Amino acid sequence: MRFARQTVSVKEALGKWQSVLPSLETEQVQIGEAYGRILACDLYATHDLPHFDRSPLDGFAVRAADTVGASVASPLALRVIETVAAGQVPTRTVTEGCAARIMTGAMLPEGADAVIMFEQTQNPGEHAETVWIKRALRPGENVSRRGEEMAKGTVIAKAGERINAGTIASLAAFGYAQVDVFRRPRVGLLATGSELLGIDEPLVPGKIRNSNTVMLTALIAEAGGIPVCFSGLPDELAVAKQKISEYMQQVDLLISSGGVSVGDFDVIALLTNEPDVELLFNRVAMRPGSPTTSMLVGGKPYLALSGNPGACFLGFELFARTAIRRLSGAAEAFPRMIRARLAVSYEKPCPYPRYLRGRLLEQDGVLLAMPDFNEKAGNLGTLKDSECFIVIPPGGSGKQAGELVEILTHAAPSWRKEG
Ligand SMILES: Nc1nc2c(c(=O)[nH]1)N[C@H]1C(S)=C(S)[C@@H](COP(=O)(O)OP(=O)(O)OC[C@H]3O[C@@H](n4cnc5c(N)ncnc54)[C@H](O)[C@@H]3O)O[C@H]1N2
Ligand code: MOO
Ligand SMILES: [Mg+2]
Repeated sequence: MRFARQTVSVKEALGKWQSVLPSLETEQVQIGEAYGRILACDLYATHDLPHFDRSPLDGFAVRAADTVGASVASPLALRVIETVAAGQVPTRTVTEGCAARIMTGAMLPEGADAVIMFEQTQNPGEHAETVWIKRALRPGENVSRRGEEMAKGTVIAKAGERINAGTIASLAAFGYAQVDVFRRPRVGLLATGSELLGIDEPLVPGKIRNSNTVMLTALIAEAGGIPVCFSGLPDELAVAKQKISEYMQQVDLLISSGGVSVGDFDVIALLTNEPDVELLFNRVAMRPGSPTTSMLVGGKPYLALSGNPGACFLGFELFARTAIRRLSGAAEAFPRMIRARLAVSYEKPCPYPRYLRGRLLEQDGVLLAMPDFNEKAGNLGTLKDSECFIVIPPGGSGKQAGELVEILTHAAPSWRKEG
């Protein structure tokens, strides 16, 4: 036995892992660069929204009192005193018997308290001096009041929120040309294994092409990190240790694939005996990826994922994505679990919770989870089709079709429950 392994649950492992991850420093970015970043401070409405009473329609600004009794059968005449376009400030007050022609988004003139749309008037032509109102309006009808959407000082977005297109629209509306966000984490990446070939190398017996490095590069970038690729590790412990320490200096988080199990050349496992290494966990109660290991090397977080592509993928979603989000300052680092009904029975028993890759389907308003069945940890052909992990609890005889199962989503952010 090279070293003892104590099994921890996914929840415990995530708890330990998250507790050692700091939020990175903040920086200021232009709004055009802010998409996908995590806000570093709460932002407030800098003014009422809208900041003036305005018309939501093209029509006429009127005094509701002047429209009493108006109908299609007996329209009432009002004198048109000016035209107010969006962006203009009205120059005239609407007094008894008068109306101002007004465009959508334009400022409501003094005196007016309602707007009637062109379609409900007669003779609404551009230069008409008189317009006939075909229905009565209530005071306030068709008026967007100052501050009706948001009062000045309202929180528009909170620290820890991911900036999406909607956030950007709010920031723009309130004049935030720059925002404070957390720095994007630099995530180092390396693959171990002397069986690995470059992607452009011809196959030779016993060797395979390195698919994990490029897969992880894509996943890191997608999660908001900056991937930094390093060369692989030698099997020799002293050299491997020195390399890892070197790489660690350059990044906020280091991820490797392979070498975490008990094989003769699985060098990562041996690292945990080194002096400035603090082991967090090296066996997690999950399938695939049970040998997933994490540690602090010189105080910095290091995640060693299994080399098996399927296990590497799951390990990334559970631990690396969470780490990148935590380092990026996200308030909610772990995607919430949702529940769905299992589309077909899965009866294979397992001593650990099994995270089956799968897809989500909707049938008659019911969310169904369809397992992949291509479940060997070394298989990679269906990784591209995976949009969730279906959690089959340990023991027993799996789950029957129609039973509720926990789902960890990853490729379909719209499924993630917010708030
Ligand atoms: N005696 C035992 N053997 C194994 C155990 C065990 O408990 N006892 N656990 C198995 C489990 S579970 C897993 S998962 C793997 C973990 O393997 P490692 O993390 O040590 O990874 P490697 O040995 O380096 O490689 C495993 C597998 O993956 C392929 N691989 C590795 N790197 C890449 C890459 N960059 N791209 C594509 N494929 C890669 C590698 O060729 C191997 O086939 O250990 C089991 N063994
Ligand atoms: O943890 Mo391993 O990936 O189950 O085969
Ligand atoms: Mg191995």
